[in-house]
Amino acid sequence: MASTKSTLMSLAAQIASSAAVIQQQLERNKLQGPSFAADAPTALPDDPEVQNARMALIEAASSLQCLATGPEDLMKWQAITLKHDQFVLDFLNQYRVFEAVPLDSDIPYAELASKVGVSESILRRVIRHAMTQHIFAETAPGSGRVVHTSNSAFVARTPLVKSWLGHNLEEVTAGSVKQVETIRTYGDSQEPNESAMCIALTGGPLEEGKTLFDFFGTDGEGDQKGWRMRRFGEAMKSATQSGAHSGHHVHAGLEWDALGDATVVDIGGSIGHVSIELAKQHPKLKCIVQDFAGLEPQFNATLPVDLRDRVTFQAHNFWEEQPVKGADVYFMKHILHDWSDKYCLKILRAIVPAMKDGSRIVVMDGVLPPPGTAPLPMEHLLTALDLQMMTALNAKERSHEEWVALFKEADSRLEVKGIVQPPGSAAAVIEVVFHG
Ligand SMILES: C[S@@+](CC[C@H](N)C(=O)[O-])C[C@H]1O[C@@H](n2cnc3c(N)ncnc32)[C@H](O)[C@@H]1O
Repeated sequence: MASTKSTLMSLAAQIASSAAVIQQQLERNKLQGPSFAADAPTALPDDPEVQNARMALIEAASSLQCLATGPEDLMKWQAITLKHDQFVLDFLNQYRVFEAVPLDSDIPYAELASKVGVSESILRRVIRHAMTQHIFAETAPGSGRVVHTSNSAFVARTPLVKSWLGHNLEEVTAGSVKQVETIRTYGDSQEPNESAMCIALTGGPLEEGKTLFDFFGTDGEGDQKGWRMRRFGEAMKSATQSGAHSGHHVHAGLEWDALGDATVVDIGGSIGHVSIELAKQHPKLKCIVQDFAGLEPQFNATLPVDLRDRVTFQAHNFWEEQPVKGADVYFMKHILHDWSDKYCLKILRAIVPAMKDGSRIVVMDGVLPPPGTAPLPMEHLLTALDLQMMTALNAKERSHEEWVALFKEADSRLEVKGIVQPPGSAAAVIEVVFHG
């Protein structure tokens, strides 16, 4: 763990020992190691030993970079580079440059520029900056020909990631730019209609009672109406496909098979990606995905035929009383972190009347560890998510104590039975039992 006592040499030694642990595991399992080549693996194996070494390595490497850069350059350089790093990624995404570069050959700048419809001069300048972050490379420096790296190839091969980039770099970034001004005007507001993103995207606070999700569902004309909601659905699906937010961590968070022939209500389940994952792995579960009606066509389009009798969609607004009575599990993944306490209490109290003795509320969300106790890269991700919730909805991530207090305040019959942090997952699984 890096500390104020860390030195260039102690961090370099940590990097070497962590890299050795990873390398040995890769060799033992005859796996290819990471590289910048376009066909390199996109992630290290899930193995806990590898993941722990990976976290230690990233922490030491970023701390070393910080020390070697030094405070004077670090603070000034960051002020210059951060915003342009974002612009470049946004540009490459919006101009479809990732897809326009062939995966198996290089392409001259001039041809690429005409393919994506931008001037060659702008494209060269953008890619030159991107290359400093290993996003694209030149076949040989100065050759005038562009080739994929592992990072750019990942986006080209994973179309849903484009929605994740689009949502974050177009919508959340617009909110970030307004965040300081919003805090100055609204202070520590708990109201989702006064969030920085609402203000940035709609020109002012939304009407009382409306949220960003209402705007996402209604923005656009004709066939385009609701495009932001559909893109958000794809962004969430992309976030849960792999990595720290992967949907597969849900399996390690609860003894799902021990529930037997159970009904799971996936509240705010979007287009059903997590329920589909659950139903595939646990053949006795029946899942009902609840979300806005506008997401049902996307749900139907992605639902595997063999799951049609076990995974269904129900339009439901979670501010209203839960219509599925006596279910075994009311599941919410990345729902409660979208809302301040006042609104979480409303969501939870709309579920309680439907619960039977022994029913569970199962929440999959971040649990903020005490400061300085998680690996730095994970802490960085969690604190960024916390600020993302502030920007989007004046909401927040919660600590263990805050979660326990929230359920207790919602209803004294709700008892937090366990909080499990699956290895490699940014989100924990919180099991809450109802004693009716
Ligand atoms: C952060 S996403 C989480 C999606 C999914 N559970 C996941 O983890 O991938 C929040 C979800 O809440 C849904 N939502 C927001 N307001 C809602 C409401 N009033 N009633 C039902 N669903 C709502 C959104 O449409 C969106 O799918």
